Amino acid sequence: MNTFKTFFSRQFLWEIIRIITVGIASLLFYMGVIPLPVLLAATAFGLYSLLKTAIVELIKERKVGTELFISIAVIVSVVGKEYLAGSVVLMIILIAEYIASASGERARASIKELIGSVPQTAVIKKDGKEQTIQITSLAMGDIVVVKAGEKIPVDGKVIAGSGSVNQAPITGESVPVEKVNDSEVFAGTILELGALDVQMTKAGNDTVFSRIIALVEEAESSKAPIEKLTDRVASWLIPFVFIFVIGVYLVTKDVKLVIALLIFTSPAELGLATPLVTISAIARAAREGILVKGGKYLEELAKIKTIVFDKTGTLTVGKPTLNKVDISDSNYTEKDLLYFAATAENRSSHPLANAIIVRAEELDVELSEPTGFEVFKGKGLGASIDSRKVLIGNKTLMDDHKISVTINSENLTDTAIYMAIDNKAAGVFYVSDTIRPGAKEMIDELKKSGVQNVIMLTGDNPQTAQHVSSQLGITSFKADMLPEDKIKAIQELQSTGEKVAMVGDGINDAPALVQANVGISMGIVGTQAAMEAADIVLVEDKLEKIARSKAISKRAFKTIKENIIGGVGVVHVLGITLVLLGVLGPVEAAVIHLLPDTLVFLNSVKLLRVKI
Ligand SMILES: Nc1ncnc2c1ncn2[C@@H]1O[C@H](COP(=O)(O)OP(=O)(O)OP(=O)(O)O)[C@@H](O)[C@H]1O
Ligand SMILES: [Zn+2]
Repeated sequence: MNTFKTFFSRQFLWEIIRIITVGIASLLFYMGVIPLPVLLAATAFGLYSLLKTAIVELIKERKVGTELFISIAVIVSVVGKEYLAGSVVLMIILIAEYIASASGERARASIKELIGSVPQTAVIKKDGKEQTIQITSLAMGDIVVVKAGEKIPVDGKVIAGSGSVNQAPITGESVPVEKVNDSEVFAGTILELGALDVQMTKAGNDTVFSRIIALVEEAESSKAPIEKLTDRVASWLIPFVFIFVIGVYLVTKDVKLVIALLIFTSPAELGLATPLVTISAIARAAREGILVKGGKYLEELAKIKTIVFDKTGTLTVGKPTLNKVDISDSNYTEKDLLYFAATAENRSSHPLANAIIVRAEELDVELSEPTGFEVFKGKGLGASIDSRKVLIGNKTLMDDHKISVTINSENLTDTAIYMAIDNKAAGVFYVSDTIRPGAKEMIDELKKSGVQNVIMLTGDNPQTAQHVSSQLGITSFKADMLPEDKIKAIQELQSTGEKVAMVGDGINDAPALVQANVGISMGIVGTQAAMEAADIVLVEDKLEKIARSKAISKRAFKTIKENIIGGVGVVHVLGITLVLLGVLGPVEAAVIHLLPDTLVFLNSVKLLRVKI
């Protein structure tokens, strides 16, 4: 890192020396103090790095950059005996390049500053004493002491004390969160009030914070489609530009005109219009708790008209409660049914399982251990309990085993979980989940921003799906879907050429997140699988962030268009016209040329701050 820094500052030092040398030589030559060879030597010295970059790019990357255009302009001016024009143009362009590279560095640095950092040391409690140690020497389970005003150095669990923590560095939410015993805390967040003893679970590169940084850094290097497009357009235009410039020279024989023209005709600058926007937009999103894995996804999300949602855990909270138990076989009591159901569900990590287990605990039902156990994906499960064969799950599971069941008509909108014991219907559990706060508002917002189809795909039954979907204003839904059906449904939508975004919690829909053009996963904490499958990760599972993601991506895409059309297009077309009309000479052209670069820069970094 340090060598990297000095390398850059040394590079900048030489840039500055070049600018000053060319500038002073031009002035002294103009005043008649130095002879022509000295000016030429200074020009050659100034041109050296530009020409080197131009040639390296041309040979290694087959890329024609601005540097090549400017180098040709300077060489043309020398050959055409317009020495002073050449050296002044060179000086101004060197200034422009210097500003551009230094400000690119600045933008990157400011992103890192925005996101912040994690302390490198921690105070731990050992044998009743406090000692400061390096993060790298921490061991799992160490107790880290955090005082008011300090940054929490590790991910972990509060084991003593309480306090309010500003989690903005990772969630974008600046309202402090109260932390008490057993609360989870994250490295990089700030303890504003109180004092905490935190038992470390993760440190260094494993923390949520480090994963966020890694994501943002990776994102910078992936190109958006529009960036590739501008690069392609630029390389297409180049031969035409050269023919045009040569044509102008043959007609006018005016060297100054050609120099001025070369300054404005370099299409390579089209390529500058996007990367800075992408970096700024990704940083902006990260600050709001939205992690975008690449410019590509920002651009696709901006254009998306179809968004698919998973139901359980995404549109609903994913913490269902048991409303009612129906007894189908009078040999069993409600407690018996809960005993079998909860004993089986104890082995499942499905949110529905929890509803049954919680009720069994409330009624002090003693559970046992199943001897056999089987999962039917998207249907339910089977278990052997006290030498009885227990099946618990949805209607399909019962149909598969040819068990006839009936349903109570009062709880139509609930999810019915059927249980059979020894292939005979034993009871039905009615479970419901609450819709997430803000779900309806988020969907309204998406529709306002141009999303036409809001589709819900769920493994749950059609009645429940219908109920949720009409409450939220969902355009269409598909129920009884197995995880692989969700992938097929997305493929079908895509087969019409449609780009599809998918929002899920990653529990049973990671493959669908991968299939979608833009996969969005809710909540970074704990679900490594979803984080890997998704293209956009919401740090907190807050639905309004989905509408925010869409808004930021639209704004970024608009900024790119402004940069290409306004910053580069208009200024260059106007510049070329004025040069051809003889209004602008080479020096004026070089000065005016600083304008679009500055405009593009300002317009891009604006994304970090403006209200979106
Ligand atoms: N452990 C389980 N206990 C009881 N029923 C289950 C269990 N697992 C799955 N099921 C049944 O299978 C259905 C489909 O489950 P799946 O996990 O595919 O989707 P889901 O959680 O209902 O909804 P979504 O697809 O919206 O996340 C559930 O609605 C439920 O009826
Ligand atoms: Zn330009």
